[in-house]
Amino acid sequence: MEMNPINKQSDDCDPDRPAHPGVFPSGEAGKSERNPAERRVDFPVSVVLPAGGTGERTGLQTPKQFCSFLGRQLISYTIQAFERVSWIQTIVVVVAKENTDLMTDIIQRFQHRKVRVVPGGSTRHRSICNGVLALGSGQDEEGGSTAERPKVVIIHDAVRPFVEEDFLYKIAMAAKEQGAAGAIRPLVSTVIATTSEGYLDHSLERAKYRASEMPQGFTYDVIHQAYQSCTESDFEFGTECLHLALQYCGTNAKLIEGPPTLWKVTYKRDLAAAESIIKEALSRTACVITGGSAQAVTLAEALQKAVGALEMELDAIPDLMGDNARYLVTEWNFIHVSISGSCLSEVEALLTALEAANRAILHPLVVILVHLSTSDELSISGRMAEPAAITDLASAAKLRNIFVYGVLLQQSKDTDCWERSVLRVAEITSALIRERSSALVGQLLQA
Ligand SMILES: Nc1ccn([C@@H]2O[C@H](COP(=O)(O)OP(=O)(O)OP(=O)(O)O)[C@@H](O)[C@H]2O)c(=O)n1
Ligand SMILES: O=C(CO)[C@H](O)[C@H](O)COP(=O)(O)O
Repeated sequence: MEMNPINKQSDDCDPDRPAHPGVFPSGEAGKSERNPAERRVDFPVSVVLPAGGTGERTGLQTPKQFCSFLGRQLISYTIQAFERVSWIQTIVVVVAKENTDLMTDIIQRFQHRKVRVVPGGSTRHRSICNGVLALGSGQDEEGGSTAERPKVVIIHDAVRPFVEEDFLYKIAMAAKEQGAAGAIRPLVSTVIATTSEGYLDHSLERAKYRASEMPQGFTYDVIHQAYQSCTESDFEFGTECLHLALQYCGTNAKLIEGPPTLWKVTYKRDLAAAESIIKEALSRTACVITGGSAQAVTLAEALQKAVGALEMELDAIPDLMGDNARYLVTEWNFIHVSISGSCLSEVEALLTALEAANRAILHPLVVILVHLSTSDELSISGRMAEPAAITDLASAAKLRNIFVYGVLLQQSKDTDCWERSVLRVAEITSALIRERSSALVGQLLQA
């Protein structure tokens, strides 16, 4: 059953869609190896994401692919990783029938493109087979043609959200050449065979073996033939698509060592690890808006030195006019510096601009108001715009998925004291950006 029409337009071409580079904006393990312009894929490639499991090993009620991180389900992060690849045509997501409505909601809410939803099967192989067959039919519910049959099909578990374009490219090219290709990783433990009584039978020589991971790629003909030929026992107990290609098509897959981030969310602790990676990726950059005042610029420079140790890239700009408007459309968090007596209108303008740029669709966006108090002002209300006004502003922004926090900083003539305060601001702002806590929205913290 097709739930969502294919949108052939790449999001790269859509002016209404914000630039969302995925959770690894510049490559998890450093910069991308290959310039995207050099990645020419001149054959149709589509993807099957099996997401029809129950996630029994997590021990949770919710299947792991529907567990949320920063308000967004894991499956959406995985879809995003494929959606941003311009040479991928169609993403077939295979889900259990009872989760079809939930999946459709996720697609709509996070504005996913190129996605079709197909019903799952009772085992992973059955689910993948359904996805492959749906790609072959290329028909919508009225029987109209929706896409050309792909030359290469990439299969990737929906619960491995951190796959990058460079690696997908390698798999797609090798699959086209060899008929099948798959990711491997070194084994972390030795594999042993046990006797039926629970004793050691023999152990395998670890250096000779590899763990099979995902993604895997196949020519459509190979994977289609493999599923046409395989037995009920394969469907019921099999765990390896590459094996089906070998057994039923005589295709020896090309094996390519992948990065450690290809790991599969399997246990509850993997969900915590995934959340940590997502948060880390979203908190690498922040932009300090100084308004051009000399004191704010000095503070921004001091913060730039302080955050060096916190591994955050910090740019300082006077405002978001002209060329600086580019900060609105890419993955930046914002620190807005105001000096004694400033009002909130500039912050309101920033929030309006961020909303107009559609920046908070995929995850909460962080805006931190740092108020630099230069005189011996007495009360909090005298130090910055009324706290109640900030709370109201933050509550309204929260509804739009923008998290606003406040930090109060007292200027000091004592150099040591000033440096300590600036370091505290750097630590507080980087913690707020990383954690994106909804409980702290609207709070004024004292540096
Ligand atoms: N009938 C099934 C079973 C699994 N999968 C998918 O296959 C991927 C990898 O499988 P696995 O990690 O084993 O997921 P679950 O089967 O959900 O987990 P568990 O074995 O712990 O129940 C997951 O994205 C899962 O949703 C599927 O599409 N259909
Ligand atoms: O890495 C893989 C090899 O194709 C699969 O993801 C793995 O086999 C899934 O198996 P399981 O459902 O047992 O975790």
